[in-house]
Amino acid sequence: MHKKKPSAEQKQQNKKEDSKFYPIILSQTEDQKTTSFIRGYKQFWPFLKPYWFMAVLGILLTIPVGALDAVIAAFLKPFMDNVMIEQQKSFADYVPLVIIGFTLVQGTFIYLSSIVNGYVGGKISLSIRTKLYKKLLTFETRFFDVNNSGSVIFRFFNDADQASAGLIANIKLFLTKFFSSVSLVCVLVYNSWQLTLVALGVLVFLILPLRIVRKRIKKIISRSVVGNTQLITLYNETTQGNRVIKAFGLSDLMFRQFKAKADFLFDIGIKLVRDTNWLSPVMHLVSSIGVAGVLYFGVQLILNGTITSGAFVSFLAALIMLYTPIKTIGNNFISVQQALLALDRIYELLDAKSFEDEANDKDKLVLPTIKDGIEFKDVHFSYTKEREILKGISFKVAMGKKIALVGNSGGGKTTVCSLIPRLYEVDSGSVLIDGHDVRDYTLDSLRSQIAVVFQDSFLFQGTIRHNITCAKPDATDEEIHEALKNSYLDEFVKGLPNGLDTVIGERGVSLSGGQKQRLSIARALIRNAPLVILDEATSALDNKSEKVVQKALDTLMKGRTTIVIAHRLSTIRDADTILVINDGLVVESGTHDELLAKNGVYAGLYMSQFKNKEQEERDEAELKSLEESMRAEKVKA
Ligand SMILES: Nc1ncnc2c1ncn2[C@@H]1O[C@H](COP(=O)(O)OP(=O)(O)OP(=O)(O)O)[C@@H](O)[C@H]1O
Repeated sequence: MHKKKPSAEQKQQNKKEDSKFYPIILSQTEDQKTTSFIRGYKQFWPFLKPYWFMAVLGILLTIPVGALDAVIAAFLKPFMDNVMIEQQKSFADYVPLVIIGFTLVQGTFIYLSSIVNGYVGGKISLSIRTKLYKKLLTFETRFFDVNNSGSVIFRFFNDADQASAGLIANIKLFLTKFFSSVSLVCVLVYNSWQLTLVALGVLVFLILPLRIVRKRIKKIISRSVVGNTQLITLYNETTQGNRVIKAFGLSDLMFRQFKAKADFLFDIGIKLVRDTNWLSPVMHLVSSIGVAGVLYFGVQLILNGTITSGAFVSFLAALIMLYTPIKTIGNNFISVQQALLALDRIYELLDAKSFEDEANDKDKLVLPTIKDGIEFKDVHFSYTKEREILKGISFKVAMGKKIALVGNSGGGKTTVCSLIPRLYEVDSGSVLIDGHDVRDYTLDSLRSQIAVVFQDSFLFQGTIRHNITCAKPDATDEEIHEALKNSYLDEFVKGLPNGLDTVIGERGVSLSGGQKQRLSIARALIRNAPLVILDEATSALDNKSEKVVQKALDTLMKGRTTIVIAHRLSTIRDADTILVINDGLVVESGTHDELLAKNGVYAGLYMSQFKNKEQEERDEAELKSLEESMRAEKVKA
């Protein structure tokens, strides 16, 4: 059965609905617009504008570079007529000198123009890259959920250079060739307008091949972008997941995945060559037809005395010079098309909407400090349109109180916490702080009031000091040591040869799981924020360290509003309110004692953990006594 195609209006509507869920998906390339030179250069202009003076200088320098080509061709006419035919020896002496002189001047201009163009190109690339990185920082969390690291790295790293280098090189090439072509055409017309018509007439045959290639290139390049991003993601996974790869013996699997992706890219590369590189031989053919036509008609014109032999040779030399860039136009055309597509992709990113855009922060309230507390009012939320995660969550946290979120795995506890610093926007309902919706506050002021210890305790490449001070750049060494002491890391750091300045590797790879978690607690401590969110902050710790860190967390929580997600219920018995969140709903709430008395979901959870613990302790005791009796038996024997 045939599926009915959606109408344009329907598509627009779907796009609108989708844009809430997927701000922008980098691997979707089928919607790319056509590459038009005019639109491309219009898009390029804002980046070029600040450097227009240098760009014009670069252009002025290219005029003589191009025009000097014609001088050599033009000199052939007097040379042929005066030296070869009239046998004037004196003329022959200075012509070679003049040609060398011109070439020296041309070389100097080429050098100067490359310096100027290199500067302009570099500056433009820098400003595109800076703008893109600023934009990347404003993308909301959802953007990073739906785009893999490869697409982000490829699009943000590669496209700036490709667009600026391709378009600058193209402008330079175009202008040099343009001025050289104009002057060469002058030489052609000067020598014979009839032959000029023949020589230029054949160029109309170039239009169709160029059009065909332009269409094909667009499709192939879009697929190659996707292939490249997949490969970069694989490289990322290979470095970041190298322990899992080794421990699970996944090298073969990874290699097969790599091979498939690399082969795909190879096939695309070959397809690009196959589908576009026929342009060069076609250009050769067209130019040969031009030369053949000129030779054929030129002889007639010489024979009937319309032009001299000198004029004919000069014409032929100018024509060959004019045709040379046309023969290589295929390669330039491909690189320009790539640059135009890269520019399209850049604009797609720059134009993408994000609620974190600074511009949206105008007219917003500044949250100086949280005074009253937080309230969730009938909050609904979904990551994808297929599944609602929070189905109407409501609760209140008064200032200075500790609230614990417990419940089934995947029930939505982390999601609830992500909505407070506005990592995501609610679908409906509201998250209020001091009576105002979090959307009414500037993001900076809102987030400065919150310290979060995430489940995965992400650490930056760099030193221990850097990982702490990133939360408070003006922190003194004393404050840093205080934070380390309170997170029970001070002894460990003191024992390191470089102390605070020890480099901990990417994602803190040289630290143990517990040390990573304690370092992220130290980072939260130094922030000294009135609201603390602890998303299973002690999950990577053993029983003993957990107790130690729990004490540190108690200091951190004192006098602050705290939201704690915990699986080990023993750690949150003292919470002012415990919310049991199952499948996106608050199914129970109250203090530990109230909930136990209720004998509901929480009581069930608690008892099962308690029983498990008791059982564990009993098993351990039994094992110990067994070991002891075996030892005693051995001694007896
Ligand atoms: N970025 C995301 N994109 C899509 N779905 C997500 C995303 N993050 C979480 N989910 C889904 O949302 C649901 C709630 O996840 P959440 O992390 O909030 O649960 P949780 O209660 O904190 O679980 P746990 O106790 O296991 O950490 C899960 O079903 C999860 O699959």
